[in-house]
Amino acid sequence: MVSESTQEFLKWFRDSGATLHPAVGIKDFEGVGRGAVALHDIQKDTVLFTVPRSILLSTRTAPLRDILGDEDWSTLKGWEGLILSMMYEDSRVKDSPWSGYLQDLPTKFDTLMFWTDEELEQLQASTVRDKIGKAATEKDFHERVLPLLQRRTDVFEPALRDTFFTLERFHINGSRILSRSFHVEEWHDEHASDDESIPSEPDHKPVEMSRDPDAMDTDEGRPEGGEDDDAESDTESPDDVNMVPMADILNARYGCHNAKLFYEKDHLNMIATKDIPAGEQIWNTYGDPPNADLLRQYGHIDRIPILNPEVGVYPFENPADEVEIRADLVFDVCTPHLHGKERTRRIDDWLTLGGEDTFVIDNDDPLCKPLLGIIKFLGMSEQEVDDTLQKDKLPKGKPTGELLEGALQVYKQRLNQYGTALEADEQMLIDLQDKYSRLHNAVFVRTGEKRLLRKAIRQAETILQQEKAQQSKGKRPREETKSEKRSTKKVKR
Ligand SMILES: C[S@@+](CC[C@H](N)C(=O)[O-])C[C@H]1O[C@@H](n2cnc3c(N)ncnc32)[C@H](O)[C@@H]1O
Repeated sequence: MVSESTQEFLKWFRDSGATLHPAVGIKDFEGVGRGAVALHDIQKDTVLFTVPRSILLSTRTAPLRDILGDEDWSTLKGWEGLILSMMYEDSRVKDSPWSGYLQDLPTKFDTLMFWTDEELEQLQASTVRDKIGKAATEKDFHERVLPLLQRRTDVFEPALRDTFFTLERFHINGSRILSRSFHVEEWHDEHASDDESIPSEPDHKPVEMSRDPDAMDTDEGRPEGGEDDDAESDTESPDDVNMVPMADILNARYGCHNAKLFYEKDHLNMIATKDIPAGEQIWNTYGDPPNADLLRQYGHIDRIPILNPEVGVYPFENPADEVEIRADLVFDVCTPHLHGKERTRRIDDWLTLGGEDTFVIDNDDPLCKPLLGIIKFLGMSEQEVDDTLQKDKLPKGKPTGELLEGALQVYKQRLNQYGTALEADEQMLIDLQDKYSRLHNAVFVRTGEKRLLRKAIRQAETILQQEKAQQSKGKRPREETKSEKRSTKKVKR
């Protein structure tokens, strides 16, 4: 049985011309909130529900842009237009065409934006703490949004200000967008088929979601981290960010998705991408991000049973986890002799070559080949650096010998940045009663990151020991194995 507000939403949804397949139910799942469930066996390719484009909520469909006029609208950046549109529609209560939808959206979130400093401390050295962007978001609110709210009293009624136009409501609507929006483009005629009412396979355009890691990565209206306005220029148009009623009721879990949203000229279809047995949850995908990003963006983590634990005793993981290492740490560990101008010049040279300032360890590439590249670069003489700059090619490093020794020191120093031991964290995860609490989720995030570092350390130590054994037998150092070569992966950031 779902809540009264969800029942009201379902009525609104049907009355708006949407359709819902009789085999699709909505129910509450422990620790996950509402989600969709198969009431009967559902076959692959079944249209689970259809959402008319007219009920999407975006800056294209909401009236606020026209009401404010170009001059005031153009002062808003990133998601601010959509956030304000949602605040405005919220303030219209029953007069809003989206009232049946908005009244059922959450107002409480466990995303990192809403965590206290004490709770954030539990993430220890996870770099996700630098990506929340709360201070920058609040600065934007005070400098750009609040003056508009105060100036346009004809639109934003002063009597409603303390209820609907507060910083808190700004955060709430920002988080609604962050955790629930989809990227939906306008329909272009070249997509049209002869008979648009019968969608055919080639006309199904997968709807890219704003949850996609490559799409606009924003915290409540501004680029990630909140520092760089230019970052918006190479991301999606804020007008393509859409709230899609019903589609946003679907939960997601690593590797489980069995439904996907497609668009047509006048409507969007959620379609089963697999057979779904009765009783099973209908899962969308959020792009299978690492737990740190899930927590930042959605407020939950993925806990997937580990079949063959390589490290640790707590039998769950998120296979998509990552741990980031900042180039600063690599410089500190590998070039302690470089100071002042010399250090700055070497950093500039690295960046000129297009080198990354952050390195990512994940399960595909625990040793992180790009990290070996920078360590090789840091070991170069001035002349070698000049030659490399001339060739304009990033150096590549093999996971052997001195380079790997250097990397091993970096992995160890990175692990030291976390305050507690992996074993203690795993025991804490076992002992904690509430497996959905913020504390549990924070400890799980730092555990996943430490496990990756431990994995890198073990791999590096094994290789170095083998090399030493071979050398002591008088053999040449071992070559990279094929699987190590295959594990090379592009740096993601
Ligand atoms: C798009 S909404 C899905 C609907 C949501 N459960 C609701 O009750 O409205 C995304 C939110 O659902 C929750 N969620 C989705 N997948 C989850 C999962 N695997 N585990 C826990 N919570 C999940 C998170 O709170 C997330 O921010």
